[in-house]
This record gives sequence, C-alpha cells and structure tokens, in this order.
Amino acid sequence: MASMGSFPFRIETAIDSSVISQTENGNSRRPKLPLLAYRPRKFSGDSKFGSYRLLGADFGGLSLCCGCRVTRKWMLKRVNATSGGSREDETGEESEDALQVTIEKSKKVLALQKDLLNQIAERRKLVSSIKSSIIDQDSGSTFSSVHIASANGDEQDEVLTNASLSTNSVESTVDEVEENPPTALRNVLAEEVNAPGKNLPHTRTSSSIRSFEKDSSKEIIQSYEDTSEQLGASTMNYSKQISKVDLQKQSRSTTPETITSSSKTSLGVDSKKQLTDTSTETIPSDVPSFLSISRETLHMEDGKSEDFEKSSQEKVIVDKEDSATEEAKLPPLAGANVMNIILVAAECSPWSKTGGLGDVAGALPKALARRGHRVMVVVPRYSNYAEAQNTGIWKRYKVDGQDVEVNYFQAYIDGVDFVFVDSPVFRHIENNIYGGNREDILKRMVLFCKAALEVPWYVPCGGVCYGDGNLCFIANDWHTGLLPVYLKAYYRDHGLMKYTRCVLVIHNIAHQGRGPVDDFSYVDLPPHYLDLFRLYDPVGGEHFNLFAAGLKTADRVVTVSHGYAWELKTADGGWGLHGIINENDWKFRGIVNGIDTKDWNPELDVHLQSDGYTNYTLDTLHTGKPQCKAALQKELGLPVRDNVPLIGFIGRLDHQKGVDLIAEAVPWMMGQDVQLVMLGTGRPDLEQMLRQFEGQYNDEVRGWVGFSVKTAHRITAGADILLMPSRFEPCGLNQLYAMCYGTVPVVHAVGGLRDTVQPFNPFNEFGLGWTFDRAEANQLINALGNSLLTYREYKKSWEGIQRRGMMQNLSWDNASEKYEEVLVAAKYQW
Ligand SMILES: Nc1ncnc2c1ncn2[C@@H]1O[C@H](COP(=O)(O)OP(=O)(O)O[C@H]2O[C@H](CO)[C@@H](O)[C@H](O)[C@H]2O)[C@@H](O)[C@H]1O
Repeated sequence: MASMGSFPFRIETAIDSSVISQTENGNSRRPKLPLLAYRPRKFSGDSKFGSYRLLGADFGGLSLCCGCRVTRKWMLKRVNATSGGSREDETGEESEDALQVTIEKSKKVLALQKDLLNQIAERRKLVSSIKSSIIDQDSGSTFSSVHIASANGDEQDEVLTNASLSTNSVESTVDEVEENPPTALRNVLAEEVNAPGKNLPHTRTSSSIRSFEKDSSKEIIQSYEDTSEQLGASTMNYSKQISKVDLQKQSRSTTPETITSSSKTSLGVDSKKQLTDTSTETIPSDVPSFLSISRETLHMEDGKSEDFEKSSQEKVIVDKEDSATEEAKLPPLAGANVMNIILVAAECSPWSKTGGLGDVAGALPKALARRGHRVMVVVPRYSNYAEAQNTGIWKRYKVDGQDVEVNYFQAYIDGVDFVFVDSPVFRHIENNIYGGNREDILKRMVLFCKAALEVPWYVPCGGVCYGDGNLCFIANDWHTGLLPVYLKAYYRDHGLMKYTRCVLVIHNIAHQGRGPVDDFSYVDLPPHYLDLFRLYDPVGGEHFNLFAAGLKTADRVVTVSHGYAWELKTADGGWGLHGIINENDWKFRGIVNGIDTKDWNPELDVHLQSDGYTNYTLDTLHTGKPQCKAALQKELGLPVRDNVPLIGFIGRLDHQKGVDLIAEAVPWMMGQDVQLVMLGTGRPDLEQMLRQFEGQYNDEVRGWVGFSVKTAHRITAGADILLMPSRFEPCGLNQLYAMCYGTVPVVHAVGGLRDTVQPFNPFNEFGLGWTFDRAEANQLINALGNSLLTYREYKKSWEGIQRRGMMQNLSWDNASEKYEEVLVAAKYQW
C-alpha cells in the first residue's frame, strides 16, 4: 500500500475489486479508465478524520500524486468529462466566475492548511521530546513530575494512566504525520501560494479541463467547502491534541519554574488542583506521634509566606517565559528518569564551606538540574544570606525532649532550589560548623535531618512543594546519616513516603559520628533501632556509630571515586565500617567527583580579575599564568621571579592531608631554589609549623593560616606545582582544580588522586602529573624532584602536561549522569 497525502488525511491507493466489478455496464473487467472511490471513514477520535482510496494506478498520464480531496474531486470530474464527451460549449462566463469563486475559496483553505502544517512541524518537535521522556519500557509504567508532587499512590497511577493514554494518542497521530509526510500536499500548496490559482487554471487551460461543465465547477466548490470544513475540524482536533501535548509537556517538566507556571498558566483545572493538593493536602494525618509536633504549626508570619510565594511564583513565571523556547526545543537529558532530588548537606558553597563537601553540595545539584531534574539543596542557615528569602514557614521538632523551632529560608539559583534551615542552634557558627561538644553536634544533626526530611512537604519552592512521590534524597557523610534512618523509622515503616528513596554519599569515612551507645537516646528512635547504630571494633569497642546506621538503611551508597570505593572495603581504608560496606556491596558504587567549571575556571575566575592577576585560557597560558604567578609572589611578599618553581598546598592541616610529609621535605626543598606557599587551617601544631617555616625561610616560604577562598583560587592559578601528599583522599578536588589551571599535581597515588592523576611518562609524553606510591617523605621528594627537573629542563614536556590537564572535561556533567543512574536504581528498588 502506498500511502500518500497529508495529515490529517490518510490517502491510500489500491485496487478495489468491488469497485472494479461495478462498472457502468456491469462488466467485471477492468475499466478502460481508472476509477476513484471515496470512502470516508468515521473520525475515530485518535488520529484519523477520513480515509480515501484511490483506485487505479494511472490517470490519463497523471500519477496519483495528491491525496487532497479537491484533487480527487477534480480527478473524478475529469473522468466524467473524459468519459462523457466534450462540453466546451458550456464553459462560458458563468464557468469563469465559478472558477474565480473556487480560487478564492481555495486560497482560504490553503491558508488554513499552511497554518496547520506549521503547527504540525512545531508540535512534532514537542511530541518527540515527550515520547522520549515518557516511555518506561522496563516497568511499563511512567513516573513523571506530575506525581512527583503527588503523595497519594492511587492518584499517581491515575495520572500516569491518563498521561500515558493521551500520549499514545498523540504519538499515533504524530507517527502518522511522520509516516505520511505532507510533502506532496505541501508542494501543491506551495505552488498554490506562490501562484494563486495556478494549479487549477493550469489544469483548466489544458484541453480536457477547458471542457468542464458548469456542474463540475459547483462540485469543485462543494469539494473545497468539504475540505475546508474538514480542515477546520481537523485544526480543532489538532488543537486539542496540541493542548494535550502542552499539558503533558508542562506537567512532566521537572523544573520548578515549569511546574509553577504550568499550574498558573497552562494546566487544566484538574491538574492545577492536583498540584495544589499535593502542596497542601499530602501531609498524612496519621503521622506517628513520636514525630515532630510541627504538623500543626505551619503558620504564616505577617503574611510573609504569601508574599514570598507570590513573588517567587512571579519570578518563576518570568524565568519560565525566558526559557520557554529553549525548553520546548530540548527534551531533558534525563529523559524518562526525571525526578525530584533533594541533596541534604551540612555545608554548601558559596554560603558555607569547610572543604570539599561544600563544593560538591554547591555544584552537583546544578548539574543534576541541567539534566532536567527538579533539584533542591537543604542546608543549615549559619548566617544571613542575602539571596535567601524567609518563606515564613515555621516548624517545631523534638530534639532531646525539647521543642526546637526552625524557620525555612529559600533561594532559587541556577535552576536549583536552595532551602536554608534556620534555628538558633545553627546561627553564628559559620566559622565552626562542626564545633561544639559531641552531644551538641549530634543534636544539631538530629534537628537538621528531621527538618530536612519534611521540606518536600512544607516548603513550596516556586509555589509548589516537591511532594514525596518520585523523590530521592542525597544525604552526605555522617552528618546526614540519620536521614535514611528517619525516612525508614518515621515514614516508610508506617506506609508513608513509600516512593521516596535516600542515597548516602561517603565523602570521608574517617568521620563517623561515633559516641557511647548511650548517644542513642538523642536520636529519638524506637528502641529496636539501636542495633543499626551499635558497632564493635577494636578501636572504639562497642559504640554508637551514626554512619553505620546510615549505610545500612540507605537505599544506595555512593563514594567519591573508584579507588576510594575499593579502599573502603579494606580493613585499612574502611575505618571499622568495611564490614558493613562489604555486606552492602550490592548497593555501593564509586563515582569520581566533578568540578564546578564556572567557579573553577581560569577564564572566568573572579578572583583573578584584580591585584595584577588575570584570567587566561589554553591559548593565553604562556602569558596569563606567569602574570598570575608574579601577582601571587607580589601579594605574598615573595621575590617576583619567573623562573623559580612555585609549589602550592591548599587543605586542611591534619593527618589525612599529609602536611607532616611536606614538613619533612621542607629542608630538602629549600635546597632546590623553589618557593613554597601553603594555605590551611586545622590542627594547631600544624598551623604553628606553617608559621614557623615562614619565619625560618622568609624568602621562600609562605604559610597562610586561615580559610580564604580567594587565596585558594589565586594559589591554584599562580603556582606551577600543587602538592597533595594525602595519606588517604576519597576524591580530592584541589588536584582537579589545579589541572584546569595548568598547575601540575604531585600526589600520593591513593583514592581519587590515583583515579584522576595519570603519572607522567616521558617516553610517550603521556600523563598529567607525578604520583608516588607510599605516603613517605622520601617518596614525595623523589616525585617532586622529577617534576622540578622536567620544569627546568624539559619545557616542552612540561607544557604538554599543563595542556593535557587543561583540556580535560572535569565538569560535573559526566558524574551527574552516573549519580542519575544510582538514583534511578534506588527509585525502582523495593
Ligand atoms: N584553608 C583553605 N582556604 C580556602 N579553601 C580551602 C582551604 N582548605 C581547603 N580549601 C578548599 O576546600 C576544598 C577541599 O576539598 P578536598 O576535596 O580537597 O578535601 P576535603 O577533605 O575537604 O573533602 C572531602 O570531600 C571531598 C568531596 O567529596 C573529597 O574530594 C575529599 O577527598 C574528601 O576528603 C577545596 O575547594 C579547597 O580549595
């Protein structure tokens, strides 16, 4: 069957024997002239308006190239004209008038069709994006951001079914369009538009057409009217389809702004209600009594909440309008996997940061949002943050028998909702986030995890709460190890938050939230939960271990490199938790961190835009980097010398980072004509050591005790070599930053350092830096010696190392895709 024509018509050419057999004289032989039969099909409501069968393969030398009804009618008349003899004498003025009317009508129809074709082209893109994001072949079901916000399982199913059904409908329609591209019709239309009436007059000037009778013109007009009517109907129907597509696209869109604007602008009443219901009515009434007493305390503060919601909705709608075109063009990278993700961390750059966790919490969520997920970060509010507005939402949670009130602040930045949990216990500790005694820290984390877990219910971001369906939390380190435990104990054990999952990320196993078993009393859990926390190891004996409970209850566990994932399973690297990690190997995975390529980019770095520093790229490495080096030397009061290797160190001053190994190597270094700049805070003895080196080698060493993000950026840009002799390093970010800035890393090959710094091989000019196998000073000296030799004697090799480092794609884009795989695995796991 050759199928031609244009949407919404489906034209089929075929030999229809029943018609063949009904020739005028009743003979069953094939007629001399081709016959045409019109068989309208009833519009089924899905995609077809009618179907035409063209009988016969040839038509007086004209191929059956056009499926439009007009042409068919015209052909029919031509058959009659040919078979019925010439009537040229009857084609006078009257016929000319009729033709004129016909032409006018045809123009209108053509305009209508043209419009329709445009709409088809536009919507096809839209529908193909929906197709890719909807179908979940494995499960046969589809989760979408509509039910992200829905808490009721039944409702979710209903939404899914409806969505799937209507999508299928749209799909079939579009498939037909694709199967039957409207090229033929468009050709005819194009001709008609370019030269109105050209087609008809053209045919009419041919001898056979000149013989049209009066009636034939009327029939043509009637035919056009029919066509017009059908086009009108089809346009209406297609508009309905388009509306459906709109609705689905919007309701499936995962970004908060889309959801908000959908609820305000395009969603149908039911959909609006659904979203609204989610934000306000999904809070289960049968929440266990041992939970917070916050349920009744959702109150507005001087109407602030309303204002906040209104303003955030307005902002979101503007954002939505700005990005609407782009969104319509691009389907989410995550496709059918789009979900709501809430990353919960004790620190988040740029607001709070003591190390790499802050960097990850600030950057990974943005990368996940770029993939199309709706993403939130929940972090304590340690200080007043200019960007964050008070939502006016207050809740109270029980911590160690006391009611503690929290107030949620919110900001929407780079596609991510940042929610800050405010409470007196977090205030003014921005410089000592993990400070205080063990019980105080533990109580802060209890409060934080309880408050974070309920954010998706109570804090409307962009006007709509996240809800607990299709939701996955990402908890980070022991501080939020209670999150998966509370999710289980308070909710899932009670049949609540059934579709919510929690992935726990290990950034550093050395800190576990250990304490005496009695600490269990602070975490406010049923007694049978104690076993999750109880751990025995030769170092701590029987103790309370918060990380252990988190690892056991999390749906999935991630750590920040492959090397560290392997190390964590060993007795040396697991720090007492290797047993639990091995037992849970099935849910454990290593993913190497990415970096924020906006923050840490020599081309854009805001800290390189003053004080003699400069931004640079691969192309300007030759001039830019030396300028930064000179600026750093000048800023630190070191001799400004271009040819002296400048060695940098940035990091916590503790056992992990191997600062003591550097200290051991300093006397040797000072004999090598190098400059050494160290930035860090931590153990007082190591801080003192930095000061001492500076005093002792004042022309060569600078020891900056303190935490300065600006200085960290400037050292990264100005140094030639970055030293990282870490005893263990789960991932390490500084070596990644260094490589992006053309600074060559010299590292202990451990954990993520081994994963990310391929050792330089001078024979094939391969590699990114120098590594050494054991955390020992002589090994460090050996590797550093080789790097200095290359720096001085093999400039080309050095530049090759720099360039290879700078050319890597270290962004979060790759890592976020892998996180997405983990989140999806968690989502479908029961
Ligand atoms: N004094 C100072 N002033 C300014 N900035 C300073 C600073 N000291 C450190 N920083 C910054 O803090 C970050 C440190 O990140 P790292 O990944 O190197 O180590 P950290 O051990 O904190 O992180 C843990 O988590 C991260 C994230 O997963 C893992 O990469 C890592 O291996 C693991 O130990 C960098 O951005 C660095 O510039």
